Amino acid sequence: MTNAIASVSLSGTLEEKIRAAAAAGFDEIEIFDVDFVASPLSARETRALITDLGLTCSLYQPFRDLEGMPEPQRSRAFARLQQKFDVMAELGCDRLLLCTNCSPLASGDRARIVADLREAAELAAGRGLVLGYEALAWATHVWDHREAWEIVCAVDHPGLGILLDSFHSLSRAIPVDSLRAIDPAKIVYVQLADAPVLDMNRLYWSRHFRNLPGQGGLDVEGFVTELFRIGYAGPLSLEIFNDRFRSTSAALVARDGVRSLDALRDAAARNLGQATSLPRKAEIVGLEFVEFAVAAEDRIAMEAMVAQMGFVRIGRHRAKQVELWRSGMASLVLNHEDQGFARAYRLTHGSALCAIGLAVTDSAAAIRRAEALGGKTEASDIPSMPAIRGVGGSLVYVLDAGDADRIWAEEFVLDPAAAAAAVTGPIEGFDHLAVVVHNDEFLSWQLYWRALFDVQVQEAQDVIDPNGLVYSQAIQNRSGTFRLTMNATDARDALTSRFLSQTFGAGFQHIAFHAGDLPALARTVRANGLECLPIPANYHDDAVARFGLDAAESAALRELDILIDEDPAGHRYRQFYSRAFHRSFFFEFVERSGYDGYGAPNAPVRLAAQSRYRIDPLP
Ligand SMILES: O=C(O)c1ccc(O)c(O)c1
Ligand SMILES: [Mg+2]
Repeated sequence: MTNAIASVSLSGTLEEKIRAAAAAGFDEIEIFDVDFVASPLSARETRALITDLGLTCSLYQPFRDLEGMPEPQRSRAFARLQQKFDVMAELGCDRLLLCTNCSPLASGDRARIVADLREAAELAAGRGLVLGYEALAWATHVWDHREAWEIVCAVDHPGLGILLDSFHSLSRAIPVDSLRAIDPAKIVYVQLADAPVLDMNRLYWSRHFRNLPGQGGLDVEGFVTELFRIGYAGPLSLEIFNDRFRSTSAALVARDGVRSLDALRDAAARNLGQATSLPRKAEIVGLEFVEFAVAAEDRIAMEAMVAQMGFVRIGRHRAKQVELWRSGMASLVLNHEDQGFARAYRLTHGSALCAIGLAVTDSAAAIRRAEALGGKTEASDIPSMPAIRGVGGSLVYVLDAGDADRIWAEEFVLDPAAAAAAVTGPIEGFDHLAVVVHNDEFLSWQLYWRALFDVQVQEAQDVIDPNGLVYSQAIQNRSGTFRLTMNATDARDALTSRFLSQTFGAGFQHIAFHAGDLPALARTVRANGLECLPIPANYHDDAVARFGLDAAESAALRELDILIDEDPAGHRYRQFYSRAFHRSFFFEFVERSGYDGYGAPNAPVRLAAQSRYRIDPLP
């Protein structure tokens, strides 16, 4: 059982790719032909570098357009093959990936294909090498691993086996149980890639959009489960052609690659009831609290804002400048400490949401899993809560469900009258969190949530900001008691990117609270003086017609700047927003009944409203 990565998956020179793979802890590397051909390192020097770093070179790839060619291309292909065998001998690599022929000149005649592959297998075996025949999803004739397997069986030579690649099989929607027909001893190698589910030309999809298992929508877990079922115990190798990976940090992609493979092995083993060394994915029961690092100069304004929302201070930390505020089930920790984590966070980001507290079913196991999958754990300002590093250096505290009250009582001096009043506060609880990340880290943070926690993703949405397109991905637990939207953009001037630059890095941009009667909540917080985001009349004129609103409801939405959405089953979502605190984070208030989304059709209206408050830099 070894973890491998193809050099094509990482940015940089061949040497940088090899170093990044070794540093991340891979056992093996596949050398991509073009990476080697373009490298100034000889095969011997490359081999020395690989072995010095504790890696092995497990595959050379790809070799193209061999079988079924007419002359003179056929002879040329066999000459090329011999030259690659020479390179492999010097590299110390004994497996060559031979992909199925994509040339328009290729013959589909099965007997010709089998004869050519037998000749190539004989040559390979003569040099102690083996060929792995990989069906490319866009090949001229052989684009299905089932057909590649038939051909490998027909060739029946120790110098040829099958090479499986999850992308080619899953992009062709070939049932994963077809892998059960394959003899694991004849599997030369396994390459894995996930991808977003897109309807496009397969070659383009494959060369630009592949991503790590756990970052896309293909059933890579089912694919590996079937391989384990038939007893395959060889290398699993990441072969990720991705435009972003080519330009982002090789160290980040390599580290995520190890996390992705380890989580995938764990999931596949669990599916078969096999032993696995990782604790299971942490089950999130709900969002227990969020913590703000508040600068001294922002303290009065911050306390005023949370009080306007109906929060009451229910406790003060026994030893620290930390307060606990609550409304309904939503707890806010306001951290004013001038040392420790929250201070460091606000020095970098300004007053900001610096941590979230998740109630999980087994916090100790959650921490062990995070550590085993490369997560960093941290000491927090609240001593009895262990924490995992999250976006922008924020913390994700994990605590056992039902344990929060004990921790609050131990560490805080609580005010029982205030706590009793908070129970009936106008905000009833948390609905969701919205986080903004750098576009280059969007997939990385998605993998973080999906590998460490038992969560699902919704289909990604494109959201229109007046200054650019924003990608938004919802991540939530099965019961909907934990919900997060992750947002990123390449547009330099969209609100999302302005948030990133103004707050120096990724972070939580807004919190949504829920209430059972949104107009009542809106009236309360307005009466308390909370400034809300104005929504234009054009929006409400459209909404009245779109949703067939009666006069009373229409008047309430207009008066209270409420936005509305409805799912196909008629479940409604209503939402309104606060103005931003010091041009940074803001609050959303929602009411949902059976509706599972986040009001995506309204997001352009909200972003346009927010952008009217932007202050343009001086010319
Ligand atoms: O896109 C390609 O050509 C290509 C090459 C080698 C592979 O292993 C593969 O899966 C795709
Ligand atoms: Mg491949």
